[in-house]
Amino acid sequence: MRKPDSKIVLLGDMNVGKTSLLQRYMERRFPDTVSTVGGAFYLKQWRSYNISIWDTAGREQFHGLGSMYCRGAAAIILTYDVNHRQSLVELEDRFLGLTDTASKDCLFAIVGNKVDLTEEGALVGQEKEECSPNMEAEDCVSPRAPKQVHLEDAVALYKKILKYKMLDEQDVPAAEQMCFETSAKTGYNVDLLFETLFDLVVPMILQQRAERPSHTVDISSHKPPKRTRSGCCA
Ligand SMILES: Nc1nc2c(ncn2[C@@H]2O[C@H](COP(=O)(O)OP(=O)(O)OP(=O)(O)O)[C@@H](O)[C@H]2O)c(=O)[nH]1
Ligand SMILES: [Mg+2]
Repeated sequence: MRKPDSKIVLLGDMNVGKTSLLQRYMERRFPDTVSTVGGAFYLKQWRSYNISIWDTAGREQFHGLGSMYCRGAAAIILTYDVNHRQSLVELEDRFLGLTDTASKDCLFAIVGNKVDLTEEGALVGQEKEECSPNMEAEDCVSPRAPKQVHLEDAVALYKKILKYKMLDEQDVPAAEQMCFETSAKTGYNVDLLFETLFDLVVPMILQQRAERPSHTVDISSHKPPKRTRSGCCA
C-alpha cells in the first residue's frame, strides 16, 4: 500500500457523530455506530492523491491518544453537536491543545453535526416524516428542537483558533468557508465538508513535494566501480 499523501483527522466529544459523518461520506449510509475505541482510518483517493481520514474516540479515557493521531495532520475537523453547547466548549477546552502536533500549516474545519434534529433542519431539505418504532432510522427525522449552537458561535471559535495558532486571517481560508453544519443522518453538507478539505489539501501536498529534496537516484548514469587485480574495488 502506498503511504498516504496527506492526513485529515476528526476530533470532538463523544457522541457528536464523527464516525457517522465518516461512514456517511465513505460508505454512503448511516449505520448504527458503537462508541469508537482508540481510532480508525479510511483511505480516500482524491484525484491522484491518497488521503487518510482518521476517526478518533471522543471518550475521555482515550484523550491521551489524540495528539498522536494529529501528528503531521494537514487538516483537522473539529466536530460538535448543534444541540449540545458543551460539545462546542469542549473543542476549545479539551481538543484544541491536541492539535499542536499537526502540520504547521494545518487547516481547521469546525463542524456542527445533527442539524436534522433542529427546527432549522426543516429548512434544509429534510422532507421526511418523524420517526416511529417500525421505521428505519434513515427514513425519518427525530422530533426537532431549537438549535443550541449557532453558526456564528463556530465562526467565533475559528477566529480564536487562528489567534491560538498565531495565524493571520489573510493567510488561511475564511471562517465562512471552514464552518459547516451537517447531518450524517440525511447527508446534508457531508460531501461539501470532505471535498472542500480535499481540494484545500491538494496544493499542500504539491508544495510539500516541491520542498522535499529528491531522493531519486538516476541508475542509468551510475557507473559500476572499477575492479582491481585483487578483486577489490578502487
Ligand atoms: N439525528 C442524528 N443522529 C446522529 C447524527 N450523527 C450521528 N448521530 C447519532 O449519534 C450517536 C453517536 O454517533 P457516533 O458517530 O458514534 O458519534 P462519535 O462522535 O463517533 O462518538 P465517539 O466514537 O464515542 O467519539 C449515534 O447514535 C448516531 O446514530 C446526525 O447527523 N443526526
Ligand atoms: Mg466514533
